[in-house]
Amino acid sequence: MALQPLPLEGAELGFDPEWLPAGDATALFGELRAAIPWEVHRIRLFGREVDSPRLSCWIGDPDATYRYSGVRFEPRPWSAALSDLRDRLERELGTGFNSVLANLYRDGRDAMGWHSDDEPELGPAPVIASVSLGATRRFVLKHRREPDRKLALELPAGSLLVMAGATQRNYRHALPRTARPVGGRINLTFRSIGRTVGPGVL
Ligand SMILES: O=C(O)CCC(=O)C(=O)O
Ligand SMILES: [Fe+2]
Repeated sequence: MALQPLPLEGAELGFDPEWLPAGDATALFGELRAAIPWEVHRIRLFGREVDSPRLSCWIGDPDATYRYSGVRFEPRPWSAALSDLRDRLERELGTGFNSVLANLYRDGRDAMGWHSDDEPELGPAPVIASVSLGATRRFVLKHRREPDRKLALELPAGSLLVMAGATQRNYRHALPRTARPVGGRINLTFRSIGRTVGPGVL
């Protein structure tokens, strides 16, 4: 199936629920769950540092250092499987990616709170390619100023969601907790990190 546009005013979204064949998605989930050096990232929440409610790993080219929720990450090197995924995404989307944030949601208690991927090093209109594996979870977007503009989307194993254009500028997104019994889920967000432009850097 091809990437289908999702209608949401002021956002630019493309979705393919079956980007990876089911067998490939299952195999990749098992491989990444075992092989990625998962760690608990510390995030800043209301001015305090706390453990994030999920496991994460930042992977990328050596120069792709990244600040996320106020914390700096040096990237781990690409594995063959992740590098192959990156190559396919770059070919199909016609844009470059130098890093990927992998997140492991062990069960329904693991989640990601409301945020935008709008750090300056991502640039003003980042293309973010999000590949989901494992359990289906609900992903939600809401406009920063217009409460009626929102979207909820189930992200099944093997799906690809692309966020581009003004999506990060206009919208926040989240992966809410769920009381339903769900298994593990891995999400990979491929990104392109530039050099931070600002005081003290150039
Ligand atoms: O797990 C997801 O689907 C969302 C992940 C996300 O928003 C992020 O990594 O910035
Ligand atoms: Fe995000």
